[in-house]
Amino acid sequence: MQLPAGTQLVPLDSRDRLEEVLRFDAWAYPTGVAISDLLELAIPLPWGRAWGVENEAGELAAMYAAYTLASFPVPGAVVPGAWLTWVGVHPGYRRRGILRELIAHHFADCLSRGEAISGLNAAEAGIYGRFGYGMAATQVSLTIPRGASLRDVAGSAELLVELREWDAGRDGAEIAALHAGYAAVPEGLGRPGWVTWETAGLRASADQDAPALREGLEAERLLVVRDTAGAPRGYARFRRKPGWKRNVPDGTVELRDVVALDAAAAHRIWSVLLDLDLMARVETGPLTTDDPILTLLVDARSAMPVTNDLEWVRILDLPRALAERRYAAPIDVVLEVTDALVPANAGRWRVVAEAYGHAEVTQTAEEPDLWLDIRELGAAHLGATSLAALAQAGLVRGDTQAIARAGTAWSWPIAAGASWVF
Ligand SMILES: CC(=O)SCCNC(=O)CCNC(=O)[C@H](O)C(C)(C)COP(=O)(O)OP(=O)(O)OC[C@H]1O[C@@H](n2cnc3c(N)ncnc32)[C@H](O)[C@@H]1OP(=O)(O)O
Repeated sequence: MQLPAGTQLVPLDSRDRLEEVLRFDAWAYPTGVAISDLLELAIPLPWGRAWGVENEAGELAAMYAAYTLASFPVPGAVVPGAWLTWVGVHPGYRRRGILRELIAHHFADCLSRGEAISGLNAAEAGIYGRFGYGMAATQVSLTIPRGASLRDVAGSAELLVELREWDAGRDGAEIAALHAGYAAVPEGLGRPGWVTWETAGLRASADQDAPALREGLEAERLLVVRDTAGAPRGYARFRRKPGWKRNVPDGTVELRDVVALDAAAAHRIWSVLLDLDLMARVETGPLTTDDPILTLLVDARSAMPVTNDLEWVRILDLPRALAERRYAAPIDVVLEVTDALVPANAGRWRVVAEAYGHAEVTQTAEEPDLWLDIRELGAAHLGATSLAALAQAGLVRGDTQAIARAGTAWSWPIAAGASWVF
């Protein structure tokens, strides 16, 4: 497949094209925010790693970009990787193979930069599986009633609480450090998929509380909990949406993100969030499926959990990606892998790893134990999608013993996830 006649791929390497990009982007992602307001925002587009498809008149027909991540957390390690983003095709050019071409370009670009994996958040869940991306992390969203009972946690009451209006200049660095630190919690295990605001553009975007994006709500509020020595142990960022029903307060706390370095901090943060005056509920952004609030709640059902796909992973350099991560059990297994888009990954690979230790991946002619596509390896890569579950759907084949051994090894005790979509 090729780009449609009359179009060509060009680098987007200058901020001078920002207005044009935003006008194009508003075709791919309809928005009620005026372009003049969008131009005032901190836009995290990585110029130099953004690409456009221009038509004969030099207008954008499509674009994509990739964030260069130096610290992409995978099980037991932090590795370089790419994050595919800003993918859009103008409605006048859709379904003519442009996305397929952009994906091929992205894969080649990643491999030339030595990135073994590419991740993404999918605008629609049906798009990326065909390109070998596997659904690697699930998110859960909650609507928790005010006053919901929490199980006790020792030490929670001793923590100090600060509540104030968000001020990026004053709070940004401390909150970014807490957020980044959470990728390594619990110590020795870490949180696969917990991508941080590691580029200046991502940090500026995470910091901003632009009135144009508030949708009529109040300015962002910050809750920080500290130990008695003043060290921060966690934070939450939120806005309150006022509401009344027949004279009864019916406000909603819209939670942007929450990070707690330990159980006491989590308990204290949630105790405050669930007891704000005039509020009837807390609505969360994406939480990991093992977020402590799910266990702290005495009645988790009352929080009406809704799950969805969050992170998709594409393995681009199989031997490197599988050797860079750690495994939760010793394993010695031969995989027969198919990969329609990156032929170098196809074939038989022997994976030998110690539990939580060194892993080696070599090409082999031995008889395979498991048969699967690169998409399923991507799905299992963060330790959250079970190879055994994929086998039950017929997507991984092999005898039950081999599936059980590999399923355990590829899993991880801490659920993969992130606090944001980008
Ligand atoms: C990581 C991110 O940035 S996610 C954001 C993705 N962008 C958006 O959702 C914005 C609105 N949509 C668009 O811009 C476009 O419709 C895109 C990017 C989703 C698709 O672009 P197109 O150029 O139309 O895709 P293209 O013609 O290359 O199609 C490739 C394949 O994907 C399939 N496909 C495309 N869009 C979708 C979709 N929304 N759902 C399911 N399948 C899709 C096509 O049917 C085609 O399948 P096939 O090759 O198996 O026959």
